[in-house]
Amino acid sequence: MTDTLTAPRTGSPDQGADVLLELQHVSKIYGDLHAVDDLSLQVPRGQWLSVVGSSGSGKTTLMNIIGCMDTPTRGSVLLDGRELGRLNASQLTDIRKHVIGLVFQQFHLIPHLTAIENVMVAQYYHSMTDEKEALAALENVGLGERAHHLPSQLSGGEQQRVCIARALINHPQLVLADEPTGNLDEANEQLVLDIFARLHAAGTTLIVVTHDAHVASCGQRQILLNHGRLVGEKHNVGGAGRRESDMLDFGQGEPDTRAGDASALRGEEAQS
Ligand SMILES: Nc1ncnc2c1ncn2[C@@H]1O[C@H](COP(=O)(O)OP(=O)(O)OP(=O)(O)O)[C@@H](O)[C@H]1O
Repeated sequence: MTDTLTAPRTGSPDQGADVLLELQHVSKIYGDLHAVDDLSLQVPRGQWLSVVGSSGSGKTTLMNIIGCMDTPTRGSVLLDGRELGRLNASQLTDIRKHVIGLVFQQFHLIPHLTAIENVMVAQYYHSMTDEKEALAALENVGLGERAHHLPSQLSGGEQQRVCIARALINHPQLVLADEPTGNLDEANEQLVLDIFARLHAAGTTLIVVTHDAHVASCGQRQILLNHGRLVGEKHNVGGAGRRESDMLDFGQGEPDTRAGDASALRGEEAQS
């Protein structure tokens, strides 16, 4: 595996400070249900942010809104200095193509295409295919030797790394990963975390939804959602990839402990 991941393209020079993403009082409402409830958040450029919360707390809904796959009922989202609600469909498509890279728990690879062809499909939607670049992307995630295998011939961990290569092919400034290690064993989880650590070191902003306390602790910052609200936050004192952490509780309400996520934010995991 090579040591470098391509640095993200920089944003426009006229944007304020170094905030890549800002949510202002965002809600997503279905009937009586507030899937996301008056959530405000700033994510500095280059931050590795973990999002935790029990099942149904609104994590995926939030990611879909940030990833321009869904729109909020109320509130505004500013990404790279642009307010998403003011953009038309083709501008939103451009943001999805050029600014964001998506990694899912379900790999969503096209089964009859090889690893390299799956990566080249992403290139095709972006601009034009380039086999050399696609191979380099696979080499970056340690899969150069498996480039011509079908997804069915790859392990779950290898398939996830193909997805990451595909997500990174356009050098996104922001990588959104929804349970990226949910289907992986510990060894493959670590490979994915190592890739994220290299991306982070190269300046990419990462937002990672996870139920796994270890994966969450690898980010620089963790936020806890409960019933769509941001109810807790902590910063990992040692920075991304380190486990020492310190809790900063905003005291906005008691976390829902159903899935055990609150214990992670109270720092009950091993503080090695
Ligand atoms: N299209 C929809 N219509 C109605 N309710 C929805 C819709 N999408 C999500 N919800 C509801 O919004 C809430 C938040 O869902 P979401 O998928 O964001 O939670 P989550 O935190 O990602 O859960 P999980 O960890 O189980 O994936 C849930 O109660 C869910 O049932």
